[in-house]
Amino acid sequence: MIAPLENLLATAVVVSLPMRVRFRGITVREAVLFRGPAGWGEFSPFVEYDDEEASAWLAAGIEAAWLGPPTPVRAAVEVNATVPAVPAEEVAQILARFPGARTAKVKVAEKGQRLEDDVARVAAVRELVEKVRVDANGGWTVDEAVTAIGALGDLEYVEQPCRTIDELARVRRAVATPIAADESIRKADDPLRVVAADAADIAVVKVAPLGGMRRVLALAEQIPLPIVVSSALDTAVGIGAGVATAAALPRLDHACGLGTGALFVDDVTADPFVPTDAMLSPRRVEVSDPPRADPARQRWWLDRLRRCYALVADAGNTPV
Ligand SMILES: O=C(O)CCC(=O)C1=CC=C[C@@H](O)[C@@H]1C(=O)O
Ligand SMILES: [Mg+2]
Repeated sequence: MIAPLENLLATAVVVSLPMRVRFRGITVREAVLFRGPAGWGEFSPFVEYDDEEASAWLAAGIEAAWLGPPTPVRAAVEVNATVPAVPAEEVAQILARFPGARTAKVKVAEKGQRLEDDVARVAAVRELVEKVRVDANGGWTVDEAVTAIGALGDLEYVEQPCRTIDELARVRRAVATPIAADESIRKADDPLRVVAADAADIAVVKVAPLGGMRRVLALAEQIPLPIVVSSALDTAVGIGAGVATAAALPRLDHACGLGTGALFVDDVTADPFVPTDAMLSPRRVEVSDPPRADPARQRWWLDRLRRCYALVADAGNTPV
């Protein structure tokens, strides 16, 4: 059984959210939101993803709208500040959007920048937030990673320093700083290979690319590593699914990357997720008067939704 396509399309809203600052090359975040019996769901694979990769995001949206959240085991989850690859002078302005954050994740290894830029940005963050982690999005070679980690000072962990699992394992053997895997889990045919290869100390998981809240909880059960639930730069609807998942994990030792709503100028609800003392609590999100995409982009997204729906339905392992 799968939620009928007509029901998805009948409530679908294509939104377009301007960002305060460029993040992973994006200045406007687009998404389709739809409503089911359990609430709102989000479909927002990044535009360059092919339909197969994008269809996991649709399964996640359908799960949210038709099944709703899993049962929480905690009332609130800590979130980190997220600092894009901005010049060091702009760090304070970004961190002002994350009042009370005790952990910051800083983007590093951005194309076109140098290690000095990363060192300066991380130093500027460290002056304002006590615990710092960095995310290289696979941008370093093994040697570059070892050099950079030596230059960046004390870090909670380094997320995806290199592209491959083998490279992650080599960096992990060469440095004392913990290594976190992100793309090596969410883009892998086998998310458990990271564990078999001893390539990471921490697993970063994202609800939409991994196909939903329950799939993330099932995966977390199989991964014997501390878990960090992170956003996929989702609207408040997707953030709601991330917070619900983090709140349902049996164990949660690290701040989660679910504060990215602060990077948007506007969100899709009158009541977006705004951390109190760096904590977010799971709750239902009601979409109200979201900024809409223009008609051409609406058509593009609804066509994509239809194609991905066919893939989800064919795969036969739908959440609903
Ligand atoms: O983890 C965070 O603090 C925020 C989320 C985040 O960094 C990301 C969200 C979406 C796309 C990714 O490039 C990026 C990541 O790589 O973790
Ligand atoms: Mg990452």
